[in-house]
Amino acid sequence: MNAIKLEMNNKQTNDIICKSFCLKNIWILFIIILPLSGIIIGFIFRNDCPLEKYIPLWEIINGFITIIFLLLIFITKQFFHEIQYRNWSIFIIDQLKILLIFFLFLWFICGNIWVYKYYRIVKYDKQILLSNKKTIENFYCNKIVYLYAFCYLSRKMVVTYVTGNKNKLVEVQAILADALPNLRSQDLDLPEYQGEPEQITKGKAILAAQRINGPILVEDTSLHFNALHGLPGPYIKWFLDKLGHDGLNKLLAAYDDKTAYAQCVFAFCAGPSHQPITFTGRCPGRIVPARGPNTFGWDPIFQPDNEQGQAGEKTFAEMDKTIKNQISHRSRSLQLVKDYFDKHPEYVS
Ligand SMILES: O=c1nc[nH]c2c1ncn2[C@H]1C[C@H](O)[C@@H](COP(=O)(O)OP(=O)(O)OP(=O)(O)O)O1
Ligand SMILES: [Mg+2]
Repeated sequence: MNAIKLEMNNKQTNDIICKSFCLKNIWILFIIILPLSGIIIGFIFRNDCPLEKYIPLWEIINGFITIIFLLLIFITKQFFHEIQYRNWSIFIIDQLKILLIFFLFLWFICGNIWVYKYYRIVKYDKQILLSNKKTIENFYCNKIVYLYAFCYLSRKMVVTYVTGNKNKLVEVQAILADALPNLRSQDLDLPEYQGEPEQITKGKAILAAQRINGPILVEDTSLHFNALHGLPGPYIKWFLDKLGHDGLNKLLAAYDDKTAYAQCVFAFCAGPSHQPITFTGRCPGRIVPARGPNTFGWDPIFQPDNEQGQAGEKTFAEMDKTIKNQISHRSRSLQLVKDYFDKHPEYVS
């Protein structure tokens, strides 16, 4: 009787251990599905992509190596965590993993070349091309094969910073260099909307995401004079263009209060069907007669406050660029953008 009870207890414990082991490791199944489907698709349609016959081969090899790599991670996690780290098998597995990463990296580059080379000309409909064998070889690839490879390679999305202003671009690249190394830029002529800065930037973001058809960053910069209740604000571009530095100073001639703040609203939009998210950064200061090189917008007439909130010494134009990039309206709003990307690593490959 006791023996039967003991056996049942053992069986129950085994069941529980097995269940928790299975649940704990179910992630491996989900991760393996993607490369596994690559092997299956590549194998089934191995002769169905005359446009680039290496694409099915790429999928098969990529699938195999990725699965081996994942299994090695799984094995080290599951079975080797208690063994001393000088153990030879761990050492060999680690070396193997490095080798596989290296291979996958090179293979990824090959895949990009083979797939993106044709993305403008690829045709999926064999029937239309059938009349001419040469056209099939030049244009046809099975839709599943091509789109699988295309989507697999494009999983990590590249963010495009859309602006028509080169000076802004230089600053954004300097500030975001380590946080978003794969930031691309594009010069698009976006409309200058009217309204509150946030709404203006959101409008720009929606349009840019539609035109780029992918994740984008845009920004709108405004300069607000406190004596004028925040004007010119987002219309500073036109005021600067028509009045110049001197004219902007004259706008405040009738007021004692020369204080102002520079504001930058960044918007990130993950794609055409997404809502933009905004990040606002401000830098307080005052409007002064122009000092320093006239290379970027209203930099010579804006003198940012120091840390104590009192008048600083230099205008943005007189400052070293690295100092401006530490305290500016742009760097403050980009700090919020960085925090956002820290939480969304899928945009930072
Ligand atoms: O840090 C800055 N320091 C000095 N001047 C600046 C700064 N940042 C923008 N600016 C100028 C450029 C433009 O005259 C206006 C903002 O207009 P804003 O629409 O945001 O820029 P934009 O039309 O030149 O480029 P975009 O294609 O990104 O809209 O303030
Ligand atoms: Mg603009």
